[in-house]
Amino acid sequence: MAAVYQALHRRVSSLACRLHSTYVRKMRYLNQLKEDDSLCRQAQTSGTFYLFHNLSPFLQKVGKKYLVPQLSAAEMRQILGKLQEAEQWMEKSVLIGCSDEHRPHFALDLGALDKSVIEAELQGSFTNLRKALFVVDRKDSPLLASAQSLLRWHDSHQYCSRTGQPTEKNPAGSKRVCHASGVTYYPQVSPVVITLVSDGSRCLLARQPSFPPGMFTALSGFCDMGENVEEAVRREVAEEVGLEVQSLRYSASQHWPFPSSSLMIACHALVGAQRAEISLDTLELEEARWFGLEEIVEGLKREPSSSKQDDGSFLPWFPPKQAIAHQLIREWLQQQSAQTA
Ligand SMILES: NC(=O)C1=CN([C@@H]2O[C@H](COP(=O)(O)OP(=O)(O)OC[C@H]3O[C@@H](n4cnc5c(N)ncnc54)[C@H](OP(=O)(O)O)[C@@H]3O)[C@@H](O)[C@H]2O)C=CC1
Ligand SMILES: [Mg+2]
Repeated sequence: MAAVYQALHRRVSSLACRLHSTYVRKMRYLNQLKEDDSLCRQAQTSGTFYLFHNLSPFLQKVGKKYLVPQLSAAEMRQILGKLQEAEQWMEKSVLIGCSDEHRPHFALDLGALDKSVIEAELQGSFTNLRKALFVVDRKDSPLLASAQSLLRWHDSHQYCSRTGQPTEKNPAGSKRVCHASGVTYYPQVSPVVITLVSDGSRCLLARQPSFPPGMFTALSGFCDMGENVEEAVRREVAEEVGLEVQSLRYSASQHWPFPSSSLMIACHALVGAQRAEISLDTLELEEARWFGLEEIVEGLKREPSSSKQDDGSFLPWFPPKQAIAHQLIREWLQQQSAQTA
């Protein structure tokens, strides 16, 4: 009787599956790969692999474009065979997604191998992620960012913090387990609020001493334990520029791989125009000031390379479109333009 029920259940599931959208089927398949180790091992043999070396992704320059190559398991075997790397490379890879046709994508860090040999063999180069994110096709940036964050997390969680014993990753790389303590570790993400403060007619941008010269961006800060987004925004704005937020509006969010793995939660905040005097936290910020509409329009057009002036000073420019700060600034501009039209 149980067998009949199981067969029925399988038929209903497969029928339901066929009725689902491509997206739903894809998400369910990825979840299955995370849960079912033998299915994931099997999937690795037909998957594609994105390569990293000490967390720098492998890129190929074709003409003016930077491509992010995906290698098949057979191609991987051929290259790694030359480097005398045994089969365990597959065990080290982490699942980062799949195609609509359910071909799984994995990422793998080959940091233990000679980088120049792989680069020569594959005719490309391992490129620092900060550069890579801004030169590859827009659709590839989030993939590289999340792959690097996951690889970094595995690299820094190889031992159990309770027993000091090695932890073991599951084939998909969605968790690590310490067999001595039974503790399961899951990849960590730090929530960060990023806020574009406005006084109604101007917006506030700031710079840290470590930023490239001339670059200004919205205020940001890590959420404290126990804080909600609204509290984190109010606190960060108060701490960094001494202003009190009156109201805030959520805009969007973005995964950001720096410094390790952050979830950027982007908001617009309003402060009273009568209470807009900045008091700077000089421990964190070098400068913070109000920008009017015209200055924002000019800053968005400016390239970092053209911001230097003859006297050695720098005109302001803003983060590129891949950063959520850029989106916040554009949204503010649209809103202001609509109000003044
Ligand atoms: N995508 C985008 O558009 C933008 C992204 N960002 C990102 O937002 C992040 C946070 O912004 P930032 O203004 O620097 O943050 P904060 O204002 O919170 O200040 C950073 C400091 O907070 C401390 N800190 C607290 N919690 C953490 C944690 N979980 N991880 C690391 N440091 C922590 C560190 O101090 P200490 O070292 O003294 O312990 C760090 O130097 C940045 O790393 C940046 O990459 C920022 C702007 C734009
Ligand atoms: Mg900050």
